[in-house]
Amino acid sequence: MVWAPEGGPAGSTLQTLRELGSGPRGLTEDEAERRLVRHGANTLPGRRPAGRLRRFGRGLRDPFTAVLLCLGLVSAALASWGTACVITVLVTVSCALRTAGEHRADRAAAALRELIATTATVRRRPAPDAPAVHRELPVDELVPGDVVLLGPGDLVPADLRLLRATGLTVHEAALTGESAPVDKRVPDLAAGAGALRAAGGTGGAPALRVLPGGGGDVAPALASATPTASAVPSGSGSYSGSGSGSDSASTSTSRSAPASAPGPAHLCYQGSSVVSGTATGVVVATGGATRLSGALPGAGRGGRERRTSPFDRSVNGIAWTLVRFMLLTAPLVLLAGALLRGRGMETLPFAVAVAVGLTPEMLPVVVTAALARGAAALARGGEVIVRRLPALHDLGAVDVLCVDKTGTLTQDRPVLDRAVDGDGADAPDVLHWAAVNALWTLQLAEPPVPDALDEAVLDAAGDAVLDASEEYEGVAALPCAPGRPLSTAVVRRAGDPRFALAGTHLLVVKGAPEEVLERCALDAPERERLLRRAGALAADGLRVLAVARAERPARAHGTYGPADEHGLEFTGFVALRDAVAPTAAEALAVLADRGVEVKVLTGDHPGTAARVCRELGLSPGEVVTGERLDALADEELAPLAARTTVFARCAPEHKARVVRALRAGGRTAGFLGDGVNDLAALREADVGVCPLAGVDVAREAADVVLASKDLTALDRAVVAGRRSTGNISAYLRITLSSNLGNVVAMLVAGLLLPFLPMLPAQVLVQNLFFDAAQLALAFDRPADAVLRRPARLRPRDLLRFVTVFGVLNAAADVATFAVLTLSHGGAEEAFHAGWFTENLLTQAMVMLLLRAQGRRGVPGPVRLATTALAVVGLLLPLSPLGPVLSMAGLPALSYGLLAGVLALYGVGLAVARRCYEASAAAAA
Ligand SMILES: Nc1ncnc2c1ncn2[C@@H]1O[C@H](COP(=O)(O)OP(=O)(O)OP(=O)(O)O)[C@@H](O)[C@H]1O
Repeated sequence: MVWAPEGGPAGSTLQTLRELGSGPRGLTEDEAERRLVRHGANTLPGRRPAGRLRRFGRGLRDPFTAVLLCLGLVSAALASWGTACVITVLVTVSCALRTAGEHRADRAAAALRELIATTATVRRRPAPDAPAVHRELPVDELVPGDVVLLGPGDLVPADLRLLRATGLTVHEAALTGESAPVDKRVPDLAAGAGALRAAGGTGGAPALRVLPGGGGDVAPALASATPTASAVPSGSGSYSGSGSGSDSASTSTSRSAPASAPGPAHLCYQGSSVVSGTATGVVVATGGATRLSGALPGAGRGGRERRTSPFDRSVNGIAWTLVRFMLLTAPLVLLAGALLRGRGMETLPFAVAVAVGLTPEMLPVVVTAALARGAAALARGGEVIVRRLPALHDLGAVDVLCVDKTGTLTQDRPVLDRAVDGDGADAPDVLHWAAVNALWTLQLAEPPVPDALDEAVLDAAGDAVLDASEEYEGVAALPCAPGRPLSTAVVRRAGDPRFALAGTHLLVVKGAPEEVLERCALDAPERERLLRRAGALAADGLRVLAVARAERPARAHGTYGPADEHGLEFTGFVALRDAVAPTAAEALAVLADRGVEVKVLTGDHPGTAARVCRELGLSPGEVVTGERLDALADEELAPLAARTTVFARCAPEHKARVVRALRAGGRTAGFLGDGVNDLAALREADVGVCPLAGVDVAREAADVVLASKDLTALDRAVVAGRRSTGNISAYLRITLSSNLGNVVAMLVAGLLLPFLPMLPAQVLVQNLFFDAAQLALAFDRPADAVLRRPARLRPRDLLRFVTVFGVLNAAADVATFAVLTLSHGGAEEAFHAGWFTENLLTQAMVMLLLRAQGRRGVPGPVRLATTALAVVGLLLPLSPLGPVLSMAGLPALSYGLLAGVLALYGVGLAVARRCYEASAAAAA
């Protein structure tokens, strides 16, 4: 049974739980297992791995294949069965090879994909009477009725109805297109809590955490007076929380829901992601029954919204240019034949064969094979998971990589360096207040959200934490969130009459010094002085947090918001040291060596960011802050983004804007980040990269996941990308210049000779062999020079190359005609055999001379393929198949002359290549 979430009234939590046969303590494992069998895996229909047949079918949608199929139909309509058969073979072989390539790559990555599979925190009971436990479960195994916990950075794993929410905002762009986070809440928690208590019969007591001093261990029911604090951490919302005692929990927000708000605020849908806050919810729909699968078939779980990548742009650009060219070729051949030779429709099979001959029909296969080979090798190394094959090309094309600092370049395991007052003197009470803030920010989140800075403060405070937990009771928490670099805990002192319920609450604030000091009651010179002190600590590479406090008259419902964070009394600074990741410096140096410019985009203090950059061997130059970016229009940002290395105090949108500006300036931009605050930039980048330890939503948005902690793995992925691109580019250059040469030569010969220069069957057979041989190029070893610079398929460069070498090839072909005509008077069958032999030999030579060769000689597959091509070219006309294909043996003299043409062509190719490379280097 799947409960229809929209149908349920907002307050009927009990009804929902009853209908789902669940309770606040979640399902038993046995029941969950039964439901999994009944409802099936929680997978979106469009996300199940495609079978071989589906992949094969997908291959048919490729533009070249489509054109080939059209030509096949034309041939069949003309009863030109030979041509139709060859085309069918070409299409089948190409699709089969491509399917096999994709399948192999998938298999290689499957084991690693397990590593990056998204999990959800689920509350379940091993047995009906056993206490509920929280465990991480693969998202696929969720069933309706499961109780799930959510925290910042989590993907909403199924459609959920919220049981409780603390400052929850979610990003629902995948469902609604709305880019701003949407507030989610339990509309009438009192009603819900009552309902939950009543539901105790099915589910029993909710597993609440022990709240030190808060009056409860495992609380008997939500309706009891245990703390159920709420905090909405983002900009303009007003927050509420309830303390222990009689405060009732109610949440209100002043921010109105966006016009395109997708549904009730108490429902969270699969496909959205948590921006801030925490929540517990019951699964109401999974798999194909979720709103996402119904509304947006094929949409991903919070994944990046796809837009055309550099790979798509390049390959599509090339493909469509060629398709247009091919479609023009056939009518052109027909027209030329009719005008100059008075031929009619009998030329059509030949015209079709010429058009087929022009097609780089193996392009999809070579692309898949080259990329899959690179991705599979990376997966086997256990270091990098390429989630989308074309992203490997894009990674090789990246010329600027934006990197977030914390957790990527640094280890994100900060340790306290010092706690000081405003004069720089050691001040243990500053650490005490920072610990009070950290403790209650963590405690009041349900589920607790790990935060490296808070944990470091608590570690440093040690036993003092316990004192703090006994001394104070938490009332409300306003945690940090993307774009809100400070946190506030509202506490009251236990047992102090001054701090009794109707007395005083204490706001303890810690966060970015600029933000905290701005909220302190200080005169301008003093604020400036303190900012300079914070700057001096940051310049030492320390992460600096300012701490401040304020006493306020207690509020009955514990409702607090950012508006209360003012008139604070400055307490001091805590400074933490975060070591740089061991391989970060080496990784950045290697990337710089490969022509990838690195920029650091961080939410941290400019001083800290600059110091860390220096430690990593980057020259920070002038550090630009998010505030400065706000004052710039996009056109002004582009040049600034291009010349700046470090951007500090960046909110998520700043990071995304910088990446967008770089792309708008013609750069191919990658982004490496691990947090919720990196999500927008990961989506904006040409390639998003996330470390394995990143939050779910960042991993899901990334195209490439670094499975190893070793950052130099990124360089190996870049090299793999460039190698694949080098091989694809070599294939295109070789195929297209040979094909173009052949087409031009055939047109010329067709006009000069009284017979067709090659019969359609000969064109197609030759094409088949050439195609097969060229597959070897996917396994080539490109020159080191190719790996040293960002590599991208550039249609314009390709066109220039193809024109130069296509003309050279046509010249060799025309010379061959001349030789053949002179040496045996133009006998048709000998002519055909001569040209067939010469064509395959020149193509073998082109493969050897124009490939993106490396220093270590020709690798096995290419050597084998070119030898096979030459042998077929020499022997086929002499074999029994020769007469079948209307070819006859050549006199010895012809071979001698052909050898001469070949030698000249070889020299011409080598010289042209050298000139071409020299001019390309000069242009670069
Ligand atoms: N738990 C916390 N308590 C108080 N302030 C915090 C806390 N966590 C972060 N901040 C403040 O918010 C700022 C921005 O944090 P954010 O997570 O956006 O970026 P970051 O971790 O500093 O850097 P990066 O963008 O490189 O990951 C921090 O520099 C710090 O001043």
